[in-house]
Amino acid sequence: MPGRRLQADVRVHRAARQGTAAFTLDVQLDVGAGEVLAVVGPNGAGKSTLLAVLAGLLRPSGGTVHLAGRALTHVDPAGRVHAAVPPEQRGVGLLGQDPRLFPHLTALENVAFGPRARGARPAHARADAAAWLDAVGLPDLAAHRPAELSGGQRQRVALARALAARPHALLLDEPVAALDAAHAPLVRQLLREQVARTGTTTVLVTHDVLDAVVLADRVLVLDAGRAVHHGPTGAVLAAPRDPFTAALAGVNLVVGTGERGAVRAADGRLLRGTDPVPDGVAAAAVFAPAAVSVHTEEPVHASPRNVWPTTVVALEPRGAAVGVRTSGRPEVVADVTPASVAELGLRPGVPVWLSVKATEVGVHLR
Ligand SMILES: Nc1ncnc2c1ncn2[C@@H]1O[C@H](COP(=O)(O)OP(=O)(O)OP(=O)(O)O)[C@@H](O)[C@H]1O
Repeated sequence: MPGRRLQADVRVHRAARQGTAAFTLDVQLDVGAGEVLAVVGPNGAGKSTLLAVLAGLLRPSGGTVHLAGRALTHVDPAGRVHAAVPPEQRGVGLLGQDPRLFPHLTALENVAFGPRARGARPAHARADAAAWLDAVGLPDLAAHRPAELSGGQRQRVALARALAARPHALLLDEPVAALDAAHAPLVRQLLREQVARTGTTTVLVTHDVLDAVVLADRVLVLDAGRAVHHGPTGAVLAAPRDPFTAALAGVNLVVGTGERGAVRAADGRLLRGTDPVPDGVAAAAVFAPAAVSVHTEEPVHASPRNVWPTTVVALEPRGAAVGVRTSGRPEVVADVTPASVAELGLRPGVPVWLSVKATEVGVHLR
C-alpha cells in the first residue's frame, strides 16, 4: 500500500535521577510501506521508549514522526511542539505482550471496538469483526469472553482488534514473549500472514531471534539509545557486529584489531579466519558454537586452527546439544553432545582447550 511510510528522527533525554543514570535516545528510522522493521537490543537500550514515541504515548525532547505523509509528532530543537497527534488519532495500532482486552466484552465485541470507534454502524462493525476473527482462525470463539480463552487465543483476538482498526502502522512490543512454546509459533505465523496480507507497515521490538527472522525485512540494533547496526535481517544476523546481535543470532563473536592477518581479541587471543585482516583495522570474527571443539588436553592438528586454553563457566541446554560456555573476553560457547559432556567430564571450573578451524571463522571488518 503506497504512502504508509513511517519515518522518525527522535531524541529523548532523561536526566540522571536517584539510582538511575542519565539516558539519551537518538535514533532515526525509515520503514517503507508494508515493510517490517525489527528493533532489537539489550535491556535498557531504549526500544520501549522509541515505541512509546511512535505511539504518541511519550513526547520526545526533540524530533519528528511522520506516517503516511502526516506529521504526528514534531518538537523543534528549542522544545516547541508543532505537532502532537494523540495516540488514538495517529492511525497506529499497538500490540504488546499483554493483550489488554476488555474483560467484560466478548471476543467479537472487543474486535468490533475499532470499527465502531471509526464510526461504523453496529451491524457493519460486527460483520467486520467476525471476518477478522475468521482471519486469525477463531471464528468459533466469537461469543467467548477473554477469561474463557487461552493466552494464545487472547493474543490472536488482540491482533484482530488492532488490525480491524485499519492502522497505517502496527507497533509490536514482544508480541509472543508471554506465550508458551505451543502457542508462540502459531501467533508468530499469523502475525506474518496478516501483516503481509494487509500490507501494514510494522515496527517490532523483540528479544527473540525467531521473531526477527520470521517477521522482519530489516533489523535495527539499538544499544544505549543509539543505532549500532542496521540492515536486511539476514545480513545483520549473518554478520553481527555487536555482542548482543551475535548472542541473538546464536553465534560467537570476537571483536578486536587486525594483527598478523588475524583478529587480536581483548583478552589477547588471536583468531585467524577465512580472510586476512589488515594490521590495526577493527574487525570481528564470527563462528558457530557447533564449529568449536572441546578437548581436555592441548590438541595437535595438521590443518590451520585456532586453539586456546580456557575454563568451563556454565553448561546450557541448546536444543539437542549442550552449550559449553567458556571464560574469556568475550565468552565463547561450544556446542557438544550430552555424551561428550559425560565423556570429557565437563562441568563449571574444569580447564579445557578449544579449537576452531580457520575455515569456520568468518571475518568482518567494522
Ligand atoms: N518512565 C520512565 N522514567 C524514567 N526512566 C525510564 C522510564 N522508562 C524507561 N526509562 C529508562 O530509559 C532507558 C531506556 O529504557 P527502555 O525501557 O526504553 O529500554 P528497552 O530497550 O525497552 O529495555 P527492555 O528490553 O528492558 O524493555 C533505561 O535506562 C530506563 O531505565
